[in-house]
Amino acid sequence: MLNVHSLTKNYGKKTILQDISFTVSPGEIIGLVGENGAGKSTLLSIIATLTKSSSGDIYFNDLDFKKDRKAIRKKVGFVPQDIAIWDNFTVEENMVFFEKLSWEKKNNNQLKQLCLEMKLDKWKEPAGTLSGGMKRKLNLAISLIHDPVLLLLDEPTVGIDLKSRIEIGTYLKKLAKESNKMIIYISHDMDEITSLCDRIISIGEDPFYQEILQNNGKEILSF
Ligand SMILES: Nc1ncnc2c1ncn2[C@@H]1O[C@H](COP(=O)(O)OP(=O)(O)OP(=O)(O)O)[C@@H](O)[C@H]1O
Repeated sequence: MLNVHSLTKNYGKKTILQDISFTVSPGEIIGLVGENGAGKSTLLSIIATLTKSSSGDIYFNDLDFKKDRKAIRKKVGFVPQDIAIWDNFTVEENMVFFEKLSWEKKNNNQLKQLCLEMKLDKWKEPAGTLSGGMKRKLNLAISLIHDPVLLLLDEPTVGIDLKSRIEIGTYLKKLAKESNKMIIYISHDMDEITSLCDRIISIGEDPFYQEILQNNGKEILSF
């Protein structure tokens, strides 16, 4: 379980996140919503151990984010907003390249299977020639090579067509429910958030998101 307790983040005198507390259990998909600049990416970056909080505690099972960052990194898969793949490499070469940097060893068949599970079948094509949706899938597949238990996704479907969106959503649901992964998912698309996520965290002062989400029957935590 991920346990975030009383987390605060300041940049200089500006408070970005204040007193955020929540848990994520195995198998759960948590939606993270809020207006531009509310602090969603900052929160994800702190949980990815890339940014330090100003105060508060985070635990991953019995691992403490203040002391066990290296061990926690092995358990976390992070897909930032920007796509980070090698355009001149084929899908296969990208997967093999990132596998070499990974803690977990996977053979070519396993890497290919990972891509096929999310319907990314252009194994021998240069990544630069893939559609936006296929590039997003490749980015996601790369983040899963080391078999993370906690997956952090910052707008993974932005700018892609409905078919790829649905394929990624279906894959993520399966991943959470069958492989017991925990997923935190940022999106501005409320339909996507309500159909995909078990619970929702809304951050920032804009009541717009709470109003939209109020009647959908999902638990919403507001900060
Ligand atoms: N390294 C930094 N130094 C100073 N301020 C920062 C830094 N990183 C982020 N911020 C500020 O923190 C606030 C929250 O940014 P963040 O990117 O987390 O918001 P967000 O909710 O993800 O926004 P968006 O929906 O636009 O992606 C913004 O005001 C941003 O300018």
